[in-house]
Amino acid sequence: MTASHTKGVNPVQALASVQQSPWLDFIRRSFVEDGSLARLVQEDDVRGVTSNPAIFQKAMGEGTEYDAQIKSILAHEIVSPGTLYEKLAVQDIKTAAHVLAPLYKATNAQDGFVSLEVSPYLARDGQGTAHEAARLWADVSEPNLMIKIPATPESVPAIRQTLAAGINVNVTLIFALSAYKNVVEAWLGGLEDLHKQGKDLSRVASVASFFVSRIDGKIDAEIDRRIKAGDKEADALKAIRGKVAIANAKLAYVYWQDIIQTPRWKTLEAAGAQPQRLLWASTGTKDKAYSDVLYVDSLIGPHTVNTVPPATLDAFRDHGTVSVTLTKGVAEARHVLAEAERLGLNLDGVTSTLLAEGVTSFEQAFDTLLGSVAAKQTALLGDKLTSLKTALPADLEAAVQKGLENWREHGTIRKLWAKDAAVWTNGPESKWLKWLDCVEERLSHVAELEHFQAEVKARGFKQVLLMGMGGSSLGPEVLAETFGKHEGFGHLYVLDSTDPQQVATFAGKIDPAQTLFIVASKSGGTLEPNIMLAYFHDLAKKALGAKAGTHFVAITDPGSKLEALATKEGFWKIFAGEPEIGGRFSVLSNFGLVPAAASGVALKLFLEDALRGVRACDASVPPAENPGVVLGTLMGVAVTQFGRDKLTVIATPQIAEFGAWMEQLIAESTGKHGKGIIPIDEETLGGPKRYGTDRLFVYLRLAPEHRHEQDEAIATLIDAGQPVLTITLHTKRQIAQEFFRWELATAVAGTYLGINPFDQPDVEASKIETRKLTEAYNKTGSLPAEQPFAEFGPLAFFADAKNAAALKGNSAEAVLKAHFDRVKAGDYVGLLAYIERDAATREWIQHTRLKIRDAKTVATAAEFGPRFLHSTGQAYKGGPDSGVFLQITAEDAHDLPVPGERYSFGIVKAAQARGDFDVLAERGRRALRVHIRGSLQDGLAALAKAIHAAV
Ligand SMILES: O=C(CO)[C@@H](O)[C@H](O)[C@H](O)[C@H](O)COP(=O)(O)O
Ligand SMILES: O=C[C@H](O)COP(=O)(O)O
Repeated sequence: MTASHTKGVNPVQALASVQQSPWLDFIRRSFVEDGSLARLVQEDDVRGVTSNPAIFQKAMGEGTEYDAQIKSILAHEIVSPGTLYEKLAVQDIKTAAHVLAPLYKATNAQDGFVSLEVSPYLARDGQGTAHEAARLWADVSEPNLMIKIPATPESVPAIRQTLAAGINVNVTLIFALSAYKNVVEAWLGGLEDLHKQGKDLSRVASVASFFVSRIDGKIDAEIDRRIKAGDKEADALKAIRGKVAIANAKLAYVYWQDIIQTPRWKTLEAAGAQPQRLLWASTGTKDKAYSDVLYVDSLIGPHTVNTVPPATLDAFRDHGTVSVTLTKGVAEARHVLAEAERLGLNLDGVTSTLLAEGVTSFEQAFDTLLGSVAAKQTALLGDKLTSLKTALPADLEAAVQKGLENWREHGTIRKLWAKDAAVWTNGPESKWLKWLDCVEERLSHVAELEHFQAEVKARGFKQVLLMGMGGSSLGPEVLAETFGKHEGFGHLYVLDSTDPQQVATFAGKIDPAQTLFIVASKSGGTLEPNIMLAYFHDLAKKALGAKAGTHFVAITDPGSKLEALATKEGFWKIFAGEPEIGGRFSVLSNFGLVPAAASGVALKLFLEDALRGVRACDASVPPAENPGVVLGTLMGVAVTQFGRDKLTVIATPQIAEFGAWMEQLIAESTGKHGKGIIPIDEETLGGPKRYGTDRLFVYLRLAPEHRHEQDEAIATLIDAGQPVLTITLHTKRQIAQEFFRWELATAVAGTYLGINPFDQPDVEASKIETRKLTEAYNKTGSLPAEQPFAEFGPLAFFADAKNAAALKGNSAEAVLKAHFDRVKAGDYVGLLAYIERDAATREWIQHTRLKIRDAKTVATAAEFGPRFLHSTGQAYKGGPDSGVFLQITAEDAHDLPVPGERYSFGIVKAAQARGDFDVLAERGRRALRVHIRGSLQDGLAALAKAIHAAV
């Protein structure tokens, strides 16, 4: 009998009489909430719902119907777009599950299911799939949920594992009979495992989703191509057009019928198990030449499901025919498949291509979906997020888009977050990636840091002095300069120098009896913090006696020498560094947070801002929407494809110190093996004529404090065709977000350069040279003698033989001219000054660099030693050979002893400058050292005059 002939029953309703369940291949919030789904269940006897990434992409990707829930989530939580999507999807699935619950109950757990698919990114990761299936099952927590798992070879074990955990499974993306057989095996195995555990089998349902129309889509296209090409088998090909998919499905059903006769199944059935039903998926007709109900009419049979899109459901309701067709024409089906084989249509090849394409297309749909969710989240968060706007020449823009698409296609952001070293050089990178997780980790321990903060406040310290270098000092310096002094806390001073004048100046700023001293050194073995500690510990002992240690805090990696010393000296606290975070990536770990706490920064708010940055750069955010990947791709593409390797940072003055931290991050991470990005910090903007074609400008704009003249100068550069990216911060505290964005971006840029961004091979080289010199001094009481190759008034010139030979001249101007004449387009000039860094010397170096820039139209770096040795020094030695360096040293007006050592601060600084120069020379760099004798002020004036004349 055909049920459709029953009076008052439409074809959809009539399917029940032949024991086929119509499910709906569609979901969206409004459709469930406005009662449409319930109506289909009640009126048409629709018995289930399926979803997939493409369906959710259509539902969430457009319109505003999810906005209310998104807003309410964002008001209380800081989430990634991936988590946000999942919360929305779980809500939809739960609501649909509630609509279907009465049916589930009425059919005794045979029908009334709603399916939710695991992330398509896990399609080739069995363990990840099993884990995600269990997680989603727990999150949705509805008995009539089915977890969809793709039938890739990698996921088949996860199907078994998930069923064995008592979870309903919809196995999706089945195209080939062979794949279906593996699925059946996994299903039986899973139920057997569950049975062995003595669990109830009756509530564990499963369907095997066999995809139909896509097979015809591929086979028919090949048939058409061959007919058009005049194939001699045209008639035979025509005869099976539009028949292969249905024939394939019919044989799958034959296999199912055989399986349910086997003793193996009978045992499970006797124990209460339900059969795994075949579900026909991909049953919307794609080829308009066929009936729009072809893949419903032709696939009707007992104990099956057909999940149809709304249009197909409407069509079937209107003119479908209910008749058991699956078991009819099986011989013909075999013939069709045999013909397909004889004609070389390669069904096996087609089905395996379809599986691969199916995975890829769900991945793409998921990328688009997550991109839309990320864009929506960004829009709704508004000023809570920093933003990035680019103005790029068309060719650079196109190359950046290509880079981003390449990242998307290869899922590289997920690999990066999974700490896969193959993203870089397949070296030790995986061991240096804890910075990816540390914000979340530190936030979960913020109470401990807040407790420390309260203790510091209660002790009423008047000053906080942090001693450290590079990664241990530049982050705290940004915090100190950006946030200033907080009420109730001491002023935070950051000392990162061996210059005796500078050390003395800092000693003069503090009262040792009322100061909290923080010594920060990851390795605990760095020369500078060790001698600064020796000096200030001595000072504190004089003021505080035996209890001096109680004014000291150490931040260092577990097991370091500094940790041992701090314990021995009775330091107040020792905070542990994280061994798997390198110094320049450590600002959002204890290295930044302890000084932040000690100086009164609102830690929770700061970390929450950082977390917003982390979430925005999450693995779930596709490259084009991912702020870290966009920035990193831009830097990577600009340097590797366009030679724009001078990353020039302009900033609103209130956040300008950020540049010094970023400079270390970029230079030390990328500048090696002759490649790299050269950061140019604090170089006052000039007009477009001042710049060559080697620049990429970054404008860090603090919106509430922005300077009109900077905006205008930037606009002029954009008009002149220079590439500019503008990053807008809405509050100072958002530097926390930028810390993370730049860390991720640097890691991304490293992939373009093909280097390990987490080592610093050339920093070590000058440390070794310095150590040799200080050890020699300790033995002999003097540094090895050296001779200037030229001397004019207060200026003595030193260089290695090769550089000296190129720099002959009978005046200071002439020597400097010879040196700067070596500068060519695309080079940069580095002024490396081993003198006190104060307002006057900063102004001097700034003025001098601009003179050189404007005369030579090249980028300039203005650095103070020894701090740059732990920062840009890596790129100057290991990066591209485009630097022309002028090292500036001077006699120290007053030296300072280092307690417990024969050498003084002045000797150490001199040894550092010489070690630095020796390595530059050894690397064949264009370098010259000028040493100022007598008054520093007079010497600098003479040098400025000579440089002005020389360029
Ligand atoms: O849940 C399932 C299958 O279990 C369905 O959502 C399945 O993914 C869909 O039927 C197919 O993706 C639709 O395929 P197509 O119409 O795009 O070829
Ligand atoms: O950037 C890191 C500096 O070289 C200092 O290293 P450290 O923290 O081990 O003392």
